[in-house]
Amino acid sequence: GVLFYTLKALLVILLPVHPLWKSPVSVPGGTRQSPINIQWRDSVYDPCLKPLTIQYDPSTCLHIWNNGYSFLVEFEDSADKSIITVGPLECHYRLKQFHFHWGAINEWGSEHTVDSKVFPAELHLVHWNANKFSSFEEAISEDNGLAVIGVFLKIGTHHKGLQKLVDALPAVKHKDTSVEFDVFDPSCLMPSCPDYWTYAGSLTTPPLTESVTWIIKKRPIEVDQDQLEEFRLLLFTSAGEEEKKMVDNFRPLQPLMNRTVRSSFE
Ligand SMILES: NS(=O)(=O)c1ccc(CCCCO)cc1
Ligand SMILES: [Zn+2]
Repeated sequence: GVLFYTLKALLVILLPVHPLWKSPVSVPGGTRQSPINIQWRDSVYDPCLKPLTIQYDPSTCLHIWNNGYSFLVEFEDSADKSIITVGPLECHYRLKQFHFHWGAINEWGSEHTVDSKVFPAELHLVHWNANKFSSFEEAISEDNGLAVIGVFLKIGTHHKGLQKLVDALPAVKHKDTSVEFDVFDPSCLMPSCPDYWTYAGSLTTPPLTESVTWIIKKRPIEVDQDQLEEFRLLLFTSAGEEEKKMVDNFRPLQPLMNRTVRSSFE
């Protein structure tokens, strides 16, 4: 009778494997997708937010590769050598890779925007929670699994640190090509200002999992026109295919929904 069905329903919901029990990373109709527009005046200053602690070991740099979406600089992450801690984070997160998103022209290219201002490009430094998980692949689909630092790029003076990267790009012109990259310190790509916004979001490319604590730096770094033009010479396509320039590899803005963006500054 009805008692039987009630008990059965109760059992199903209480089962630990019930889908509602999964961490909030399932995507279809996601509630915390990225990127978003950061409305400066709606962000809430949180005095508990400390400066981010960044400790990168340049010797953990492995290679650059073109994965057909962007070019990635990957790091050796089998030990706590290149990590970020503190800031909005409760754990330490290991650097796995960094990559960029950019436009075909300077009028667009970034994923996040600030008061609807778009930047020509955006750098993402991707870290995974090494306190809670044993690999990046595991952390991708877990709550608090990843922390990504976003840095805006604007056109201005030549960036010496970036140039080492730019000089290697012709070697990874085509999808699925890579080149060894022995020593590189990504902290040279950080703006000097410690100020950031932070919010709960997602990956901006598949699998779009809602596992990311975003840390968006308030101040951009400057690169010159020629350096950004070099990004635009990369290809989405593999060698031998009809060439498609790697440009406009950014995701459209996603709804803020029930989220607050916090700032580390007043
Ligand atoms: N643009 S992003 O920083 O959100 C980002 C970071 C990392 C991935 C990796 C997905 C790996 C699939 O095996 C995808 C997207
Ligand atoms: Zn990205």
